[in-house]
Amino acid sequence: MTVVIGVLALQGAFIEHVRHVEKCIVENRDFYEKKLSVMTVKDKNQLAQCDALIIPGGESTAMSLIAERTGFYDDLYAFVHNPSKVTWGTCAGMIYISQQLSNEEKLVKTLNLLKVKVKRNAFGRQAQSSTRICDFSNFIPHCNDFPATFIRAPVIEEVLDPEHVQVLYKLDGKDNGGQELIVAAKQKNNILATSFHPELAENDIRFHDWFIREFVLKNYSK
Ligand SMILES: NC(=O)CC[C@H](N)C(=O)O
Repeated sequence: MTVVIGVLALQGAFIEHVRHVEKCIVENRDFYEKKLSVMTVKDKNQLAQCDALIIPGGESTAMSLIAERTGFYDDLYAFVHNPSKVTWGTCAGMIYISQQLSNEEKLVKTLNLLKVKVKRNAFGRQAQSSTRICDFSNFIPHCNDFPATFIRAPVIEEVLDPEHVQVLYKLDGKDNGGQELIVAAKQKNNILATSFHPELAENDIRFHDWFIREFVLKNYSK
């Protein structure tokens, strides 16, 4: 049996995710306990072949609009709410899976999955894009220097269900409303969200490798 990772390809930075997963498969396949493959997902037939789904960065308003107009929203909703499936949202993808938006909420019909409140474009105009070296070693073994790229990034301002949502990483400081700057979180063992873009870390597949091991393969072997 092959475990299939889909990358939602309605809009945004999906190719980079596909390439990172491909690189993990090529370089680490001997260490994975199952055979893996990756595919882009544009419709419900493709989604039906997947065990996990990565929702990329891009523009959450556009993603939401395309999913609604093409009638794909309900299938996506059913997939991500299925506890045996794995979902990872990056940047716009994180916005798209979240339960509440604290700003511009009328513009995005989210998948209402991740029990957090998210603020879009949280870093404002001046700091629309930056790469920060982050120490993720408290959740990814030995990964203390990961280049995390933030592009007009959202943050999680508030965890709405602390029993099921675990904060993985937050930036120092508070936003101008005094809220925390949470940029990575997981919900149960099958949902991951990051404000930044690990798929833009050139030749660095540590984040994707961890996602495959901790989320995709662990959920599959259950
Ligand atoms: N890089 C990104 O995905 C940016 C997200 C975008 N600002 C949005 O609101 O959807």
